[in-house]
Amino acid sequence: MSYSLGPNQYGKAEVRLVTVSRSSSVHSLRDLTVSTSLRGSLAATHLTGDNSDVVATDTQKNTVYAFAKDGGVDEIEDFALRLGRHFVTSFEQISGARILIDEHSWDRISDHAFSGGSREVRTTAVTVSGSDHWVVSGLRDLVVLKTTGSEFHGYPKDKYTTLPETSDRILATAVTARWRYQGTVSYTESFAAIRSLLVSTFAAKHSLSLQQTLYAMGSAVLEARPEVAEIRLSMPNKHHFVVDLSPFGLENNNEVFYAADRPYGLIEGSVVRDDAEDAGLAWYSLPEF
Ligand SMILES: O=c1[nH]c(=O)c2[nH]c(=O)[nH]c2[nH]1
Repeated sequence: MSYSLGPNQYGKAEVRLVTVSRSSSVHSLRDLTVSTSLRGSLAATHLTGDNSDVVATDTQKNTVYAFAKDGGVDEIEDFALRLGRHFVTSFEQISGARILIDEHSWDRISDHAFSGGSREVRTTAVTVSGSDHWVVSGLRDLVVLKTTGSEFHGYPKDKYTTLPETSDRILATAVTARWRYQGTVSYTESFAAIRSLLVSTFAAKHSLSLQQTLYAMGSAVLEARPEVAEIRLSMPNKHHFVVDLSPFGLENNNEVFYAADRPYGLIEGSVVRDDAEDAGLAWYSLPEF
């Protein structure tokens, strides 16, 4: 039998990092989950257990904490780039790094007290390869719902079809979006603008399918934001079924719903700028969506 070591990477997953900035009496809080992953000439440890090229995952974790203190965390994209470049430039055997950061939000109660924000998470995935880099940012669990302006009909019917057609239904989803940046970007400003476009397009677009809404949301981002080369959206259809109240002699005029948590439809798609800069490595180690 013949075989050899295939692609491999290693790092510290889910380093929980909380920073408090006390430079004024109004403290600011950042809550991040950082994952590092390194690639390079790492065959020896796999084949013989020779660790002379292995930057320990414990060292990677410590570097995350040290960089948070020394230089601070401002934009998560810049923090990720700083970490990625550090590993690639400081260690000859390391040729590539991927740094993933999730930012968890907190709402301010007072100068130095906070309450748990929504489940929504801001994300970035930075890939450094030699002197190249790619930044893929996004969000997860952006929950949106509209109570009208959504229809679904015209689909094929076979002997297994029971779904009634509707011209007025609740449309609800928890958006996961990832977009690839190109050029120079003001990350926080761009994130806020893209998030706002996603939300406002969801609300404004009269929907004949969640697929149509997804495409409208992605298109709105590409039309308004030249720094976005492509966007991928994953949107569960969080079904709200009209409850049959007739056994109780009651009419239900689209007012009482059963919010099913599973199964759910899962609608996924991307919108890609025709003249986008080459994606290169940007997506290659991300899941398809
Ligand atoms: O917007 C929708 N798209 C579908 O593909 C689908 N399928 C389904 O059962 N309901 C819906 N809704």
